[in-house]
Amino acid sequence: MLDVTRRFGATLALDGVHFETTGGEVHGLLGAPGAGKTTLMRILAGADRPDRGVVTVGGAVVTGADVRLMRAAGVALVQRHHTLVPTLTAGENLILARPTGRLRGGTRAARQRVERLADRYALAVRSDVPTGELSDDERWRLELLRALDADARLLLLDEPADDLVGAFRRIVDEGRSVVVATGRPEIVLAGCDRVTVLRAGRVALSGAPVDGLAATTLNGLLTGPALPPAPIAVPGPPRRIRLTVTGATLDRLREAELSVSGGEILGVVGLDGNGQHELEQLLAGLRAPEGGRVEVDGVPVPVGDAKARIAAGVAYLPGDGARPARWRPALRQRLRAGPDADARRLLVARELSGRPKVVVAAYPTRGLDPATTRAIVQRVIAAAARGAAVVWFGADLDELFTVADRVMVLAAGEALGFFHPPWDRGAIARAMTGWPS
Ligand SMILES: Nc1ncnc2c1ncn2[C@@H]1O[C@H](COP(=O)(O)OP(=O)(O)OP(=O)(O)O)[C@@H](O)[C@H]1O
Repeated sequence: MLDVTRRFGATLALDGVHFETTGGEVHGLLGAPGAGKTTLMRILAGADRPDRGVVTVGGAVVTGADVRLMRAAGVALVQRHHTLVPTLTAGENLILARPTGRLRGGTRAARQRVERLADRYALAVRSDVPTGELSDDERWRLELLRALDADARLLLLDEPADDLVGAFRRIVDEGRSVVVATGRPEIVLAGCDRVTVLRAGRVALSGAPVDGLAATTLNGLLTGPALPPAPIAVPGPPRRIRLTVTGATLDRLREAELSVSGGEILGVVGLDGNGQHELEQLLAGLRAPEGGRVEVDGVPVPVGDAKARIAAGVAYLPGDGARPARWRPALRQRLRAGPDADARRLLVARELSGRPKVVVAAYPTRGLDPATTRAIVQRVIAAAARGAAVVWFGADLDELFTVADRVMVLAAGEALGFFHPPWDRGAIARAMTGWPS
């Protein structure tokens, strides 16, 4: 996860948190009570959504996905408050948790499956009694066995019992990953490869190898002095305004004013014919403004010359329909073939290859399959992380809410307001139709 913030009323549970884990490792997430561990895990598992920031799994953006989708993506959250049905046995509970709700061979096969899994991971669970009769620790083990049975690849264990530590290594040796949220340094030292320490919603230590760390160091990090405020941006160059549009007028667009900082993604949305086409043309240097200015790092965007536009650091990612001039013949040929995913990937790769200062993404995923869409979203986010100011024209509000830091609504050629997370879909829709909020 990148730059994730989650607020509950006055409490900032997570504040600009970066966290990453890779296959085959046990990653400790250490923090005192209230540090934000559970909130982080719930966001990773799709049980909660961040106010700001991005979550990716295997390179795909999954921010705000739901628990079912995340489970299908192989992410399982295993928590202390149990979800077992107490009147059913371990095997019957195992069947219930399967995506299909079935197991060939029924209850007997399920019981054997529990016993085999219990053996394999050395997590003993009685399989012949209702789970209501199991001890707390046994229930914990069974919750974990159920996630393993469902073939979870990333297991998020929230405050696991001590005797689970021995199973971590067996699980990651199968290529899975385990994240262990705990308040106890000794669990981290006994069973984790790397550790991230959270303190009051901020990262106090990020992904450090556990080898060589002492309990006193971890204790110090848990309770140390207050941390400096979290950076407000994704990592990379500090934010400064790169794109400014001042009093720009063209056809239906009237005296547009906006500025976008490096590292920021501004979403632009509006009903057709409300000025966004003109704004796109101005930003991409396809037409000159009738009045006002469009500048990148203080220099006007060159007009009518794609080479000069690229040299000025402006990348342009049009959706299907709009096509910039001067494509290499082979690429032009492929684009003519219609909304071709490979051609669009090539276009995006070419435009973003030169570390642009500004990215103008105009419906760049329109008509594309989900995999290509994700790849393009990823590349644009990465360009922002490297310091580009991005303007993303979109028609799909959910997509905008995933990629954008801010959303500007255009109605009747005027900017009718800027919106920030948490997104108010109703207010944005009202602004799009020109109604007062
Ligand atoms: N749904 C919620 N509503 C209001 N406040 C919340 C909510 N969830 C978490 N918080 C607050 O956010 C902060 C972080 O909580 P979180 O549960 O993530 O911490 P934690 O590190 O898991 O702590 P613990 O070990 O006590 O579970 C706490 O101050 C908590 O009170």
